[in-house]
Amino acid sequence: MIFPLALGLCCNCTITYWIMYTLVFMFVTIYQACLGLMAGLELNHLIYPLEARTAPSGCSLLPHNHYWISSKRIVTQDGVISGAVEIKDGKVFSLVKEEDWHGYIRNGHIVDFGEAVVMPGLIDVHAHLDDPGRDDWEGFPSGTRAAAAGGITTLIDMPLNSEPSTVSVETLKLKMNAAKNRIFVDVGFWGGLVPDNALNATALEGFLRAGVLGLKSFMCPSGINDFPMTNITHIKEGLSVLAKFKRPLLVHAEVQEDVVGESVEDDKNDARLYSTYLKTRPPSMEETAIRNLLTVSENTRAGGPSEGAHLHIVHLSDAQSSLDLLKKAKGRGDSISIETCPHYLSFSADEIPDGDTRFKCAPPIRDADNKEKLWEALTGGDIDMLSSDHSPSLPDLKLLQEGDFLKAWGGISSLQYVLPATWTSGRKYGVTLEQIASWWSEKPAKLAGQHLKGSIAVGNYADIVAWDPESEFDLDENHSSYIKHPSISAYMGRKLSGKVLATFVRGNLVYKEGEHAPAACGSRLLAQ
Ligand SMILES: NC(=O)N[C@H]1NC(=O)NC1=O
Ligand SMILES: [Zn+2]
Ligand SMILES: [Zn+2]
Repeated sequence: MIFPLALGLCCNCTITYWIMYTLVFMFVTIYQACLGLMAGLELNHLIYPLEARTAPSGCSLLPHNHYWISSKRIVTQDGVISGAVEIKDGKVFSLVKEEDWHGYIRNGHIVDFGEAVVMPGLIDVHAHLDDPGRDDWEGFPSGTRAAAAGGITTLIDMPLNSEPSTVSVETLKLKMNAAKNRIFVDVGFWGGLVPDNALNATALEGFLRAGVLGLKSFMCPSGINDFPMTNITHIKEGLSVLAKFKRPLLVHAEVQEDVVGESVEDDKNDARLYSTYLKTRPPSMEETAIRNLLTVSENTRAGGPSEGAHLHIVHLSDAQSSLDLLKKAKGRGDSISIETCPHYLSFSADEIPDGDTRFKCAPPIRDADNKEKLWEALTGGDIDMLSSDHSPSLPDLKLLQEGDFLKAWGGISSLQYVLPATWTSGRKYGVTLEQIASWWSEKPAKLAGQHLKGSIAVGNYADIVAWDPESEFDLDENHSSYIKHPSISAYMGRKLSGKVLATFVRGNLVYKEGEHAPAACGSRLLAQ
């Protein structure tokens, strides 16, 4: 206010300046007020992307407990609709089509995603977060932040690669403690079926009562010392206990064949060649394991001794004999489901560079013809669902310098990228949004016994991802990656389409375009 006087002007001039100054001041103030009002109106209507406040709890980037999410493409069980989802107290309260919702929503707070897709959050039933004990490989905080950034709202943690493995009530408690206040999405736990507990029904029952969502076993060495492989007797006994709890057994279905091991010891086999690695794990390893499994899976049929139990084949790679056998068993009424992973659908053996151990996994990525057949089986409904099998390690263990496929850690790092990876390769096969939701949400929710998850439906948890299928991005070091070791991911360097815009877990906006909610408010899921 001292501005005009400080100029040292005459009295009249000073009055004139004062009047002018006041007018300009009023004009600026009114103009700013108008802008504020407009912003305020917008805030009450189309908040996204203006909204920046955080809930007082820190659990959500949105300070609302009751609000609407609107979009032209909401994936529901009745197809893709244009309209809005009403969220209240963490659950879906109503679903309204566009033609009805204008009269319906009065003073609601609306988060509008326009043309972007609003879909049930992904449920990854196969992820190794390696916590406790190996959280330098991944860990709950980084893994679940990556999940949130990738549109995954629930993941089920595998019982191995943590230290110790989750194979008992005591080790489950260690998992629960490690996850407490450190998870940004919901996390459930599979328990390990290992020789130590498999023939001890009392121990297994206690373990299942403690809340593991089902069991997981290996039919070949797992690469983890305290997670030995099971034989078919262990598996049969495991199924009979699981039947009482109506929970699944997930099996890594490969058996070791001696003859193959010998052939690659040969000097002619260069460990830097992917073809050398491929020879060590032929499709017959999967086929033999599946033949063995089918001798006990008939027990899961209606009226069978293990009715209620369910056999889930993880990460199927062989789309020929193994798949044919499984299809027939399903047809006979065995309770079986099959998962494969985006890496088997995105890559083929012929394009894996020599020495590039980022692509090493078991079972291995096979040839292009096999990839086509996997897509055929997935789109045709013979393969039920997808999972990440995110299995990272310390970068050193990938032996990227040596490029030794026989000695490097086997496991693909992909957690944050599975939605764009599926969409990018799936588009060529005419994949629909409903199929993506079925493979990544609906079927996995059923497998993990999550009855209030897996679809955007009234009464379900508001676990939702908003993503833009048309948006392309380069997955390089400039991309915001939240997995602990992005450099070892086989997807690095690819161009992907399908950008995750926002992720809601139980109504909390946990991720929005590069920003995470500050507090780790994910729930630990125990079977009841
Ligand atoms: N232990 C472990 O995570 N193994 C996984 N890695 C992989 O490539 N296949 C598996 O089963
Ligand atoms: Zn496996
Ligand atoms: Zn795995």
